[in-house]
Amino acid sequence: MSHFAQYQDGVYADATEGRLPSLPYHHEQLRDMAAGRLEPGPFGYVEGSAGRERTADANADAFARYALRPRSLRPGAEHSGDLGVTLFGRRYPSPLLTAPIGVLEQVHEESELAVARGANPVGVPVVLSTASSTPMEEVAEAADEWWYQLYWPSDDELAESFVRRATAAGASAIVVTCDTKRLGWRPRDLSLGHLPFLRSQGTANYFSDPEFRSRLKADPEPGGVFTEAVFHFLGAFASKALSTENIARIRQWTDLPVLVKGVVRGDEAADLVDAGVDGIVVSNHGGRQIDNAVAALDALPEVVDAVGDRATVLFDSGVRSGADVAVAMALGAQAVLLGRPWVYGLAVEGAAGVEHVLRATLAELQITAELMGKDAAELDASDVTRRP
Ligand SMILES: Cc1cc2nc3c(=O)[nH]c(=O)nc-3n(C[C@H](O)[C@H](O)[C@H](O)COP(=O)(O)O)c2cc1C
Ligand SMILES: O=C(O)C(=O)c1ccccc1
Repeated sequence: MSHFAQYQDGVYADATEGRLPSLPYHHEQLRDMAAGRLEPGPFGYVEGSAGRERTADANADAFARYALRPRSLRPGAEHSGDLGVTLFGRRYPSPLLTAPIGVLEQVHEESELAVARGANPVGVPVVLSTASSTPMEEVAEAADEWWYQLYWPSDDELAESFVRRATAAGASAIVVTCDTKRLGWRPRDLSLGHLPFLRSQGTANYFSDPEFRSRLKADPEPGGVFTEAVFHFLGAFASKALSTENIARIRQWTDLPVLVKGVVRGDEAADLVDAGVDGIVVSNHGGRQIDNAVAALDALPEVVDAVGDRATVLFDSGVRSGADVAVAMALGAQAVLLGRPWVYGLAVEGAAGVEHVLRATLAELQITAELMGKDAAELDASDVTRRP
């Protein structure tokens, strides 16, 4: 086992010795605590989903419809519970990564730096959003291991600049999000008039980019409201012409593994793999883009089947616990991105809150794998069933 393997030891030692956690272990309790700390706008931004929020509900329901099938006496089970995985030829201590979350300055003043400081001690890589509140080069200094998530701008030279910057700054993979050509219909934000981008939030990578700046008459003003830079950002944010062929061009800019995030169909996954993509992140963006869309978990087996062993499949959307991670892995995910849960940890306690959520998720995953009689990477379709 790797030296991070005994995630549960620290949690139990703390409880035994009376060092009780200041944060709850249940997602819903932590969410409610965060709701008390954040202003309604930022809380609604994080918690909200598209339309009537049926996709987000479906993500949770999908987990409730699967059940784990422990095989307690499996031969060799006494050595089970290792969480290590190999992704793109690199060994990781666990299958957990932090999902890319934009505009974190509305959640905590230390934003991505706190995320990195919370993720490092538990060996969890950070997937950094293009819409981060800290320039990627500064996050690179703080994070032991990070991947870069690209929102493909309408300006290809800016896309190239972002990918080259991320590669130069030490990212280990590029994750192109394909489900956000524009933001979805988000009634909570619209009702509150909460549109952080108009106030320059989440623009650090853009405002610090030489290509982006070269398009402006005046230097961007941090925090500026409705400025030239803000309008340029809104226009540049996402390409409407993103296609499988366009994504393949990223190869000219980087040698890093390329993943595409936001895929929920086997046919689309197969096309992407044919075009040379190394990985697929099955995700519906936590239900934030289209109301009444397929639950990400229900799309996972189809994508795993379509991709076979030609690419790596990761998963997010609706993961709330270590047991959920185990279900996603049993259905074929090789790694899992955790989203909203750590954002609430960040809101309540900064880096320590992020660490609390990640450590608890990993501790539960480890205990679950051990009780299942397997290492996490060995979980397969025989380990889950549909609830009757
Ligand atoms: C507040 C918020 C901001 C997000 N920002 C991004 C982003 O910048 N880039 C991206 O690819 N996905 C973004 N996502 C989607 C997440 O990466 C992930 O797919 C989603 O949170 C998974 O759903 P869950 O948190 O309900 O598990 C965001 C999600 C939330 C909640
Ligand atoms: O809010 C989101 O879901 C999201 O993906 C996003 C998009 C642009 C900037 C910041 C976050």
